[in-house]
Amino acid sequence: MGLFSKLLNRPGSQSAKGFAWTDAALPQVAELEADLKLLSDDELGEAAAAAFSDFAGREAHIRFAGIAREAARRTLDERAFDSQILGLFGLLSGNVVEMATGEGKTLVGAMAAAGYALQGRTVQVLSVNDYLAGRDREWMAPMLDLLGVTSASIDQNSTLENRQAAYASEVCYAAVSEAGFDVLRDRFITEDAEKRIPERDVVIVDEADSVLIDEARVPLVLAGSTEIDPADAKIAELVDGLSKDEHYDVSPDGRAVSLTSDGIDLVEEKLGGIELYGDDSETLAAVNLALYAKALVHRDVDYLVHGGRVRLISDSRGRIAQLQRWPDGLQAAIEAKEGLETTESGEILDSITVEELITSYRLICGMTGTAVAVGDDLREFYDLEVVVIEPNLPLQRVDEEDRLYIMESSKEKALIAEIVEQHKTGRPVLIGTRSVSDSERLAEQLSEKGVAVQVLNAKDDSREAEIIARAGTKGTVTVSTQMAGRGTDIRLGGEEVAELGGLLVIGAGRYQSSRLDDQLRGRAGRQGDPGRSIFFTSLDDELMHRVPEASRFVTAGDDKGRIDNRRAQALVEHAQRVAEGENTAIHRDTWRFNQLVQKQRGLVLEKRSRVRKDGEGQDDVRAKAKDRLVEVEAEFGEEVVAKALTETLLFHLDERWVEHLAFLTDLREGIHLRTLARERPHEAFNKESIQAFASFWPDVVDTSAEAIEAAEFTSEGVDLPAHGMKRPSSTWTYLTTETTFGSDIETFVKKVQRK
Ligand SMILES: Nc1ncnc2c1ncn2[C@@H]1O[C@H](COP(=O)(O)OP(=O)(O)OP(=O)(O)O)[C@@H](O)[C@H]1O
Repeated sequence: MGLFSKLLNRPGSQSAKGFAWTDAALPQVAELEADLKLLSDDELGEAAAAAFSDFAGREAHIRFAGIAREAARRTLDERAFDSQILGLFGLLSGNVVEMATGEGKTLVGAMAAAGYALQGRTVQVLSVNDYLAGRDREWMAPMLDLLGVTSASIDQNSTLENRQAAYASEVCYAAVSEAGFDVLRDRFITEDAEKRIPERDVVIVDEADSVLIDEARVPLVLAGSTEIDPADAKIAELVDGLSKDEHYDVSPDGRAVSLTSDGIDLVEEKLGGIELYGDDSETLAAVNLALYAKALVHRDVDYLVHGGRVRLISDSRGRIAQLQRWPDGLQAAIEAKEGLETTESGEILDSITVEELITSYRLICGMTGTAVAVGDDLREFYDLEVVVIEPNLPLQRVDEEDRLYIMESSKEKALIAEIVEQHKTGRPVLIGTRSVSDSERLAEQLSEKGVAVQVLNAKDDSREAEIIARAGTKGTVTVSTQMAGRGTDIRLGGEEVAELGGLLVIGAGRYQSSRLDDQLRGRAGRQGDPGRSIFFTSLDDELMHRVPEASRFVTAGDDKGRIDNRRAQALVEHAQRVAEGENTAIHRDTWRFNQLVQKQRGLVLEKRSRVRKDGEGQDDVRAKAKDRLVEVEAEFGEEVVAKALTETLLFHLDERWVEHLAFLTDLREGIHLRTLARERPHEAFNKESIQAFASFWPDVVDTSAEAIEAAEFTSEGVDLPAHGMKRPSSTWTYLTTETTFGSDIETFVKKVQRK
């Protein structure tokens, strides 16, 4: 998004939804203040209730803003700044608001939640994790109470009753994943009393860019237990003994790996003279998965081993991704590589992507520190506009030009020299690294130079608050992996540190996305503090592999290997735009595939609800199993038979959906290969999936009728499990990382699973 569109979406502009009047409204909000101060708490609550019933449109918003500001002042000791009032208007008009780090987005979100609730709407505030959902709700509850708005939060450990009560309150705080899992669980209920989320009305998304764009494609999965074979330990051991270049090659972009002919010979020999590329495609797939796990998935970069388990590291957050796992076969291969026990695995009952979840709400809005760079994507995928809110106090941070080096080693040397130099003055320094292993290496090198460092990485985020609290004090050097997002407010250690220039943020390399860079820079210069940021890059950095033309500059360095050349520096940003463009293209692709799946799922869910509530499908089954049903009805009565029919139909409908979902996944993976030539993949996919879906309901009726014919009735109806209609013994939920890998890996996974 260029400067032009950036300007367009300043508050007061026409393009953001409903936003044309807000700047001018600020004095009017301020005018209310003196009178509102005179009200008792009860009277203020009454005024809040009346704001939207006695007033309308612009006037209602202005009154409400005044009341919310007063409520926050009384209960939280935070009188909302003008910038926060503008943020509130942005959210109440259904936009994504961009406000810098430390500008107080938590309060803005809570005021907006109250504003929607007082208009009779139900609100969910979605955060990126349980901790933030709980913290924010607890923090904001006194204000919401005073405004007469009920609120609650849920987390992983909430019971069914907790959840139902929480979603029934006017404002519910939850992690995105928990809300998604509850939507999935609600799809499989057999009684109304099990339903968790009554409706999805307004959603306020915190860290909107990472949720709506970076994590949009992550599928949340509800799985049911099945038995699976553990990954083959013998193959893992064999593959572990292979050497790079001799036995296998890794592609230059690091995304593919293949055996060399020596590698093939060795594997074939060790597996007792089999022919790897012969008929036994399962062994080949298992070898490929093990090789993938060995060569392309790196410990301390992509995952950690923690408490005897493989824990994925979130790409965009540099932290342990809670509840996240790889597709089953790969997860098992990595567990085998680390010599760990294979964890549970199962059949996917249903899944929902973060994007599907969010777009299922009637109204979406959100806040984040970095949205402008994905403004076009937000418009394309969510029909959302970005509103940029100027900081409460002007930004004082200075962002330096990148320092570009030829080689990784020259970059590292310069980076360390800079840190040592700055540290001598006592200025606090925060260094952001790309991976856990980078952060550990850098910390070690700095210790060798006599610089004491505190390290913050995914291995230990329990001490995060404590480490961050110190990061702005004199003489502190902090090395951290990407810590995008919330709860990381770095306060300067007083006047002395301000005089040293405030916090210095150093990026040890650019991220794939400029937003992640900006989030790191944003740690310095909060609320008008002084600060500075510098990024160090080298032509060796993975990001720079995307721009082959960068190799022209390998001879352009000075004696320290630094390339002081504008054109070369511009290539860094170019590489980032290439990476971001690839991401959008993948997003668009997934989006198109998901459209149809979503439609079919909608039809199935409607059908399911009619089967459950209106007895739909009973006549269809009766038509097929007439004699049998007449017979049992005479013996046990209509009611018993109707209940048995409903249960049987629901069972087969759910099972048929699991099957259809697996078919669609297979189809989607294969489609690119089959349509290389002429047909467009999406069209071919649509055609075939529509064909397959045509038999969905007839199949459900047929299998149900067969089951009814064969079933033994008692006065209780039919004992479904005793007749082979067993639902999974347990279900559990997780996130997968489908999109990190190409379709190859998914194909291997499938083959191994089928084994
Ligand atoms: N109106 C206000 N008056 C005084 N203090 C405020 C006000 N609004 C927010 N704060 C304080 O500013 C700090 C940052 O608030 P908050 O964590 O909500 O910021 P944020 O925008 O979410 O930042 P980040 O992007 O780092 O999460 C908190 O300590 C909060 O108490």
